[in-house]
Amino acid sequence: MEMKEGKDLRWFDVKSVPEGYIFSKELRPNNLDSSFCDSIPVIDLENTPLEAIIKASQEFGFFHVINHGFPEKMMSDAMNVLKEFFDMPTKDRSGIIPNSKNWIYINSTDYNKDGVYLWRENLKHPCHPLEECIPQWPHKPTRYQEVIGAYLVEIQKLSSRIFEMICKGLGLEPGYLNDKSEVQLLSSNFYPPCPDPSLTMGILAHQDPCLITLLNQGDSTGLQFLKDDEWINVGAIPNAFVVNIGNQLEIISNGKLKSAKHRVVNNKDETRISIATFLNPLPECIIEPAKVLVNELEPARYEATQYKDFIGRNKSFGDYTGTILNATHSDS
Ligand SMILES: O=C(O)CCC(=O)C(=O)O
Ligand SMILES: [Fe+2]
Repeated sequence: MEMKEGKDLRWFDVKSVPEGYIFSKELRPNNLDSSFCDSIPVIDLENTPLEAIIKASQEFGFFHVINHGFPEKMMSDAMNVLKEFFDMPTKDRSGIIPNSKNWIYINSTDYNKDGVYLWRENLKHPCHPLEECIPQWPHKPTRYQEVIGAYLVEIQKLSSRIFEMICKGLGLEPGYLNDKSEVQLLSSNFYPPCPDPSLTMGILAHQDPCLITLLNQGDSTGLQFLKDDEWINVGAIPNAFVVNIGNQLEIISNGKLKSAKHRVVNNKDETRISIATFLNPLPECIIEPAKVLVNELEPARYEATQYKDFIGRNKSFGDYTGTILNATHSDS
């Protein structure tokens, strides 16, 4: 794909979808017209009973969180600074250094599935320990480190609160989940408008390999999750976070909570930017069903596995799996 930087033309400035981005019928979306599901649970963090959070995590693996106490201005500041990042000229965006503690920028053609490109760009970087990571993040836009640093502090607070609620709801001792999720990884996606979203994909179906993901998606749509073999639109609630259960929490809960498959379809006119924060264990951490959830009637459904082995075995981050694992600090 040719870039004509001087004229500000980018790979997505096209009237029709280039062949390299067209997925096979099995992989591309078939239900773009399906209506938005209005039954995805909305969890009001101040008022929803614990059982409702567990039920949502069990039945859907996905829920919206409102009344979360996360400053709305910080949510929109983060969104704006990432918009600026993805709008910068290519030379400022590509900072890939396969080096620990750095950041990874993935252009649409850097990642392919059977030779087909996703209709998106992606920025990933580690965030733990936060103070050590911040200076390694993108230096442009100049506000990036400050804005995203403050955002991550709030993410830690919110995730910790959600983990405590889930612990209580599952009958785990306080701190059980927080102790296993100290590594944050930020992954931001940029999905430009697409001339024909029925042919392309923003992200293919996958599960998140973390404990939980906290997603800020502004007010844009495109995220879908799989329920009873059907792709359901998550929709958007302004200023809400979307929370989804990852593989590690499914394992710890011995299968009680569900890590739902999800994907992103493209929009015709709208740009979608999403900011996902994955809450991960340390690479050496052994993840297994919590002992209190295992008994004679409910034997362990998953084997104990070191997090880094899980990630390596599943190639959870594709070609970048090694780089990302190296970038998360371990205490050993
Ligand atoms: O853009 C999105 O909402 C999808 C993010 C996602 O699924 C991921 O980064 O794992
Ligand atoms: Fe995901």
